[in-house]
Amino acid sequence: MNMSELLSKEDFEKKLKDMGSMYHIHHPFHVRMYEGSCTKEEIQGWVANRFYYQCAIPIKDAAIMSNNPPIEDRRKWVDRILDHDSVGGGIEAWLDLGVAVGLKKEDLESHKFVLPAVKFAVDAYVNFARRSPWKEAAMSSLTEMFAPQIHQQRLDTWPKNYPWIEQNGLRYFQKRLSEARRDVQHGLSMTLVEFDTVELQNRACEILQFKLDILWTMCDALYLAYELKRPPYFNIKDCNATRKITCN
Ligand SMILES: O=C(O)c1cc(C(=O)O)c2c(n1)C(=O)C(=O)c1cc(C(=O)O)[nH]c1-2
Repeated sequence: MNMSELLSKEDFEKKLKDMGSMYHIHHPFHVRMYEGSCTKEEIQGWVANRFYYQCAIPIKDAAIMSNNPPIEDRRKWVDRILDHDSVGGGIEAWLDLGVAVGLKKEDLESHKFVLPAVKFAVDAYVNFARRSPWKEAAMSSLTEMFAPQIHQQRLDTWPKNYPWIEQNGLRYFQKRLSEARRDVQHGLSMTLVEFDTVELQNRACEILQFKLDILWTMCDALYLAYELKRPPYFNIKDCNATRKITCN
């Protein structure tokens, strides 16, 4: 809902943080995953689909760089790209997670298990970053305010609930705890300073909602395909557009 009056920085921060009530940590697919109710196939499906998001993050960050932020911000953005794309960085850590859950690296890299709705949602994020002023695209990463909790939740519950997953696969989640906090410090302080009119504060909330929608939509697609067993075209006989959603 749009605000009609300019909020103080404290109230604006609270308003943004309150939107965490719509974070995908609350999606039924995530809830089942952390409670330990997901099957091996569901975990594999989530890991394979999320890899598409992982690959898009540094591309999205490079798109933000290309929209010409000041040098101090660019330096911070280079760090974000390296977090994912450097040797031993996030992309490699996620591939290790894939292997730890029983997937083949080449299957992940081919994106053959990626559901169309996941692809559309993630591509929308990259396209938004390409086309928007850099400050808008930068602030859209602020769903990361809520990410340390979801990573910690996996570190706390997966070893007990999914003992078949090799422990070294969980390195990605550990690594993101500090990286996400650093990203948020930068992204949030920029947002609180730069989005300084009622219109801009409303715009920031709209953008954060768009990003929450992307994450929620990815979970909806997973829920439909893996939990309800209704991947695209599931009911059409001999349809050659039906995607492979399992590695068996
Ligand atoms: O596991 C998650 O639930 C989750 C969520 C998010 C997020 O909130 O966008 C990110 C990540 N992980 C993540 O690992 C990550 O590197 C990341 C970067 C960004 C971003 O928008 O720049 N979001 C996220």
